[in-house]
Amino acid sequence: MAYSVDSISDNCYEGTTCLINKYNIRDESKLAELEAMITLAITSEMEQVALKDGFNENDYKAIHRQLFDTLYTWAGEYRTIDISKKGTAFAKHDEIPELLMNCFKRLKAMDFFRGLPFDDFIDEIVDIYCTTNYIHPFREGNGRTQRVFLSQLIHYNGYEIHFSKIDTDELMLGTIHAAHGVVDYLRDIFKEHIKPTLR
Ligand SMILES: Nc1ncnc2c1ncn2[C@@H]1O[C@H](COP(=O)(O)OP(=O)(O)OP(=O)(O)O)[C@@H](O)[C@H]1O
Repeated sequence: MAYSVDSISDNCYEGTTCLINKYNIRDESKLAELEAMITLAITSEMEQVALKDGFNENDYKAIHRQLFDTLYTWAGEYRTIDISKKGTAFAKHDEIPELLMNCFKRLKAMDFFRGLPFDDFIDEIVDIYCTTNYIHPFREGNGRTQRVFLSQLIHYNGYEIHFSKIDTDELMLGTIHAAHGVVDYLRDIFKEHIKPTLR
């Protein structure tokens, strides 16, 4: 997904918004196609497993690395520029390490949401979704990393979610509303799509 960035040259081929990649593909739509093909298979596999015990920011970076290492040298590394998207400014790049560390410290302090009543669990999922989206740690691939992480966290708690079954536009709208302080749409989406895991 293309971003407005402070400098289009950052991580991109000169004079373009096409990210420098290991295949040296300079056509953005071809790169997006290959990216989608590579990440789709890995994503669906990764979404099946539960979060590892003691999960923290390094594990979050590892998800990104696993998804994008074939394509980008900076896979698993925090972005080094500030980015925004359609009226939403994400965290300043130099604040990312501390913000992400605090996010996962809180998750650990809450015992990874274990044992919460369903409605409270949903509220916490919405909250951590909004937080990780605001932090937006990577130059690209934040959504996919987030969806793997959330699937694993939900799985860890005895529930499941299939992001592939959620209408992409609806999720995007809910996400944008939430970024501007209205979380109701997003909460409804999660409430509808998070189900107990059938054993
Ligand atoms: N205007 C916006 N305000 C807040 N969040 C947004 C906005 N536009 C997109 N997002 C979030 O950013 C994510 C996209 O980030 P990014 O492009 O880094 O991830 P991706 O994995 O490459 O793309 P995608 O999530 O579309 O597969 C979206 O999934 C959505 O959650």
